[in-house]
Amino acid sequence: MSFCDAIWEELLPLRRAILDQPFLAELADGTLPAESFRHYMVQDSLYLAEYGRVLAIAAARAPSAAGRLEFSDGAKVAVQVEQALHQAFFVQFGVTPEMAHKAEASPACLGYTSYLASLAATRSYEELIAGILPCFWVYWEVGCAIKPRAASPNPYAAWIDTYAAPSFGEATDRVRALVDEAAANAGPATREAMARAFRYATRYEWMFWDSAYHTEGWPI
Ligand SMILES: Cc1ncc(C[n+]2csc(CCO)c2C)c(N)n1
Repeated sequence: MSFCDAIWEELLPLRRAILDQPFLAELADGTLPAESFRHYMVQDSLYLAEYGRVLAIAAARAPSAAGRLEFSDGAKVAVQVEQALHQAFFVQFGVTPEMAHKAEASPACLGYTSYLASLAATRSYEELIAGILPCFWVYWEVGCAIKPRAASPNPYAAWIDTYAAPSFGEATDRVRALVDEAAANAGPATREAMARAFRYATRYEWMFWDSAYHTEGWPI
């Protein structure tokens, strides 16, 4: 079994917990409170800016041309395409550029982006890309799970369509292949560190939606 298949199977309970989140169930049936979606969009803009930086570092460190191409392309997509999706939603949900600009990262957003930045700064390339992968793979799984049961019309249709798009599935497959290749050439200690990074990042994906659902801020 490949590294990615093994960790994906190990994390089945966590993935189920993600698919069962009220944020996603209500997003699918179109009843998610606008306030929760606004919180998500603003926080996700902050997330994307940092994630784009982390992908650019992965691109710089990738040993193969395939890795450099994939991660530099991902860095561009994170900044351009997903920000465009957010801009359209900002208009639809009445978020002004000033509101988005002034927002501080939530504990979940800051935890996730800081964790990825710490992998980029102080850990191996293998660990870094294992931490990068859940962002793709979890969203692809969620997009595919939600799309067939999404209400129509749905105010969140553009979001669902983005992550259920076949081209997004193909990008996920390519990143997964890079992680499997890195794992195949690594020793057991590095593979264990990769599994840990993948696990932490997947937990942060759960926390990100949970935090938006409860419009979480800082306790003090
Ligand atoms: C918290 C959070 N996690 C994952 C994604 C999805 N995503 C963001 S950037 C990127 C790769 C290149 O575009 C993908 C798949 C998101 N939007 N927000």
